[in-house]
Amino acid sequence: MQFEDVAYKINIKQVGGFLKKNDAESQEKLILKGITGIVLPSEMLVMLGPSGSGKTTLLTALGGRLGGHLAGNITYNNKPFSNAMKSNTGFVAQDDVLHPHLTVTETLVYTALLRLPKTLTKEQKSQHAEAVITQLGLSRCKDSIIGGGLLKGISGGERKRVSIAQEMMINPSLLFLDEPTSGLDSTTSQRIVFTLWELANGGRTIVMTIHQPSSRLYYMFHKVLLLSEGNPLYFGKGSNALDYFSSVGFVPSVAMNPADFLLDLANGISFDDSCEDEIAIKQTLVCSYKENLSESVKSEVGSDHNQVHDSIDHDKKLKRWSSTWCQQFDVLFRRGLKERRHESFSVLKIAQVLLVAILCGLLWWQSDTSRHLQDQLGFLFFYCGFWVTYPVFLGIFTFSQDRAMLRKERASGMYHLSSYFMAMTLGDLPMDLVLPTVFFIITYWMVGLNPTPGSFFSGLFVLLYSVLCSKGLGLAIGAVIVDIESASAFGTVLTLTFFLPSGFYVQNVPVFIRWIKYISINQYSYKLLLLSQYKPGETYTCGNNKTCLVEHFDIVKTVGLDGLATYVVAMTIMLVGYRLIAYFALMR
Ligand SMILES: Nc1ncnc2c1ncn2[C@@H]1O[C@H](COP(=O)(O)OP(=O)(O)OP(=O)(O)O)[C@@H](O)[C@H]1O
Repeated sequence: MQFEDVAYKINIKQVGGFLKKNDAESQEKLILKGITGIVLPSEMLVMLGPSGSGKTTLLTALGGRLGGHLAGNITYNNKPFSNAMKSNTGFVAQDDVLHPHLTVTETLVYTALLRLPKTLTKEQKSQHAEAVITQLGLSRCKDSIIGGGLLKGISGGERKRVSIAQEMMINPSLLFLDEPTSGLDSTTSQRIVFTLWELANGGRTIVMTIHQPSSRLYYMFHKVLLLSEGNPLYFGKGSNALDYFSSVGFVPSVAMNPADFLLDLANGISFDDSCEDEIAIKQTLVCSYKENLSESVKSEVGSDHNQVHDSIDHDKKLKRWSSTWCQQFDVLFRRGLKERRHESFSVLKIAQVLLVAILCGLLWWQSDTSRHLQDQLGFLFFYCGFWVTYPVFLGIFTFSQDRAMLRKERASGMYHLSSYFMAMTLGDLPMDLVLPTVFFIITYWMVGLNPTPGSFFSGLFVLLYSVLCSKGLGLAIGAVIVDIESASAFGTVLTLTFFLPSGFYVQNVPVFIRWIKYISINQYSYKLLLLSQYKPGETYTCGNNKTCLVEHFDIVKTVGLDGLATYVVAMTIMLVGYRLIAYFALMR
């Protein structure tokens, strides 16, 4: 891999003072200022530099995962990065994004099933996962769950090794790692770097960032790139770095870890007696690089342009997807069920739904249409409110948990977005449908609603349909609004607004605002529930012992009954439409 004059800038918005006219001014910030280098198979390149020097940005750019204003030339075996290359490149991000409820083996077997070529059988893929578990020393914890947050699982070092193992699964010729040792003790760090060193010796190219390697680690790196505020200060063999800096006048005063010395220099700290300030020292080092190293690095890159290296996978024809859509769907569906089984039927969720069902049953105990019609109308109103609001919030939170995983796996080209979306939608169905069904059965008999099978099943159908519709709305909100707090606030406002046109609050709705009823899932499901319980054309006793038709219930009169077909069509459009919005929002 070669990279020449890589520069990257971003536009940052500067928020101005309280009374300024132009509150938001856009300003350009240069993050990478022309970085050049080359790394060959069997080499391990490490990027060193203080926090904020641009290591992660450069690594992301080299790994083909950085959008925006990227200038310069990055080639892999003389070819630019392509989508097909994703399946031959491993990228281990700084944060480990893993499913907390899966075991180490499950995690890696699912990765193998998704990432290994379709020419291998399931058994061969599982065996490959087992081999990687052994290779990365994870055998001891292979049956333990990953854990995370309050859920106790494997240790931080083991988690990092699982992340590396996921990328190792595809036997990548090029492996990028962002801070693979951060937060780990020195022995574990050493073990991880040693594993990477072995991988490099096996013919792979390893590129990584690291914060503060010990001297033992430092001497394992074949090449070092030192960065300071986006500028290169050194590129070359790690063992030559001290000689280079002493040749430009910077010598460590005491014997010290070379990595510490380089980091001090990148921070503008030198150990000689000169009284230069930090900015001046950094400036001197940047100029020294340009004068002494820049040309030789560029010529090294140039001389390599026409050579195509025989990486271990050179003969492998790169394919965009390693498995078919159906295989991806199958694996994602089974993985989703396993990962979500804990949250789907959690004791808290079941208990709260049962509690509300029993409370409703007691409050509306055996209300009949001859004496308590108004009460029943109120109950149906509550029904819709509860089973519209609850699924909306379940939907909003779905992507807050999955988004990081989706981003990571999609960046590696593991599956189609459509196979994920379908697997997630179908995998969630049991929870989406079972709890409202249980709620409906309990309350239906306790409240004493219309006992005919037709009324029961049509009522249940309406309830489940509106639950699916509301879940779709929640998914759309959660996918469009990334910030979970803003998404929840928006969901609250929207579901409360849905209550307005349901006929309970205002009966004399002006004509020009009557359209609002068409956006409210509540009013659709409410009308359909009414139709499932009371037959149009039949008389019922409502307020002040008057008898009236369903069409004349106060609550219905205000917005009118449009007929069954209208409601079913409208809800179907919402059910599909909201999911399409969510799907396209996730594509961004
Ligand atoms: N989207 C962004 N908006 C604003 N600043 C950004 C953005 N991306 C990167 N930066 C800035 O670019 C600089 C380099 O960031 P980068 O994450 O590459 O540094 P780093 O060397 O990896 O730091 P660390 O070691 O702390 O991870 C930082 O000053 C950071 O604040």
